Amino acid sequence: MSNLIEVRGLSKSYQKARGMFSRHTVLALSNVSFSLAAGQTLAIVGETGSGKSTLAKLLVGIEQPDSGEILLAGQQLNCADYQKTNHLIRYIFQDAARSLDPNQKIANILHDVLRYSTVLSFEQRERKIADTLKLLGLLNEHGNYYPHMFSGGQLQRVALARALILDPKILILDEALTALDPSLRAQIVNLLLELQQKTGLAYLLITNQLRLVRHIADQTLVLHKGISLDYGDTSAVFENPQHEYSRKLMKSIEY
Ligand SMILES: Nc1ncnc2c1ncn2[C@@H]1O[C@H](COP(=O)(O)OP(=O)(O)OP(=O)(O)O)[C@@H](O)[C@H]1O
Repeated sequence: MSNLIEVRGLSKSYQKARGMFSRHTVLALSNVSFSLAAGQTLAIVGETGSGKSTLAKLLVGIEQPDSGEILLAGQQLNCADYQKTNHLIRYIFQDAARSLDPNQKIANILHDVLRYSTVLSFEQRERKIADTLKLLGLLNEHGNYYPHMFSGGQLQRVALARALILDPKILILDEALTALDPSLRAQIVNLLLELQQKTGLAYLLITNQLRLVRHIADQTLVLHKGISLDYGDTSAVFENPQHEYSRKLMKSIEY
C-alpha cells in the first residue's frame, strides 16, 4: 500500500516565558515519524501536553517544524506549498461546529471555502455544495439554514461538509468527536467510516477515547512528552505495548 503521507523525524520546540525575564525551551515534538495510506486511520494518543496538537498544526502548516520532513504523495512539503496543498489535508477540531459564523447561511460559508481555494464558477460551486451536503446526509435546503437552525448532529455534519468540500485526502480529527454524546458520536463515526469506504479518505484521529481508537484506527501512535513511544498496528499497540508508559495509559483510561 503506497503512503499518502510520510512524516520523518519531525521536531518542534517553543520558547516559553518563565517569570518576567527568563524564557525556556519546550520540546513539543521530538523526532516523530509515521506514515499513513489512503483509506487508513492512524490514531495519535497521549496525555495533555504530549504534542498531539503541535503535530496536527505542523501537518496543516499552521506551525513550521524545526527539523524533519513531511512527504505528501512522495513530494516534500515546503512552507511555500501550503497554499497549494491546504485542500489536501484538512483539520477539524473539537469546537468546529461552534466555530461556524452564526450570521451566515451554510451555503455562503461553503461558497467562501470554494471561492478561496478553487477557481470554480458560481454554478460549479452550487453543484459542489449540493453534492457535498448530500454526501454528508444533509438536504440541499439546508444550504439556506443558519447554524443555529441545526441540531447538534446536523451541525457536526455541516462542520464535516466544510472540511470535506475541497476533496481532501487526509482529514485530521483533533478531539473532534470528544464533546458529542455517545449516540451522536456513534452516528458520526458510522458516517466517517462510510465516507472512508466511499472515497478512500485517510483519518488522523487525535483522541484519548481508547474505545474509539480500538474500534476505528488501523494504526496507533502513543506520544509522551513529544516522543513517539509505541507505534504500529492498533491491536499490537493495545495488546503488547513496548513501553511502560503506554501500558499504563492503556490501563488508566477506561474503555
Ligand atoms: N504556541 C506555543 N507556545 C509555547 N508552548 C507551546 C505552544 N504550543 C504548545 N506548546 C507546548 O508544547 C507542548 C505540547 O503541546 P500540545 O498542545 O501539542 O499538546 P497536546 O498533546 O495537544 O495537549 P492537549 O491535549 O492539552 O491539547 C506543551 O508543553 C505546550 O505547553
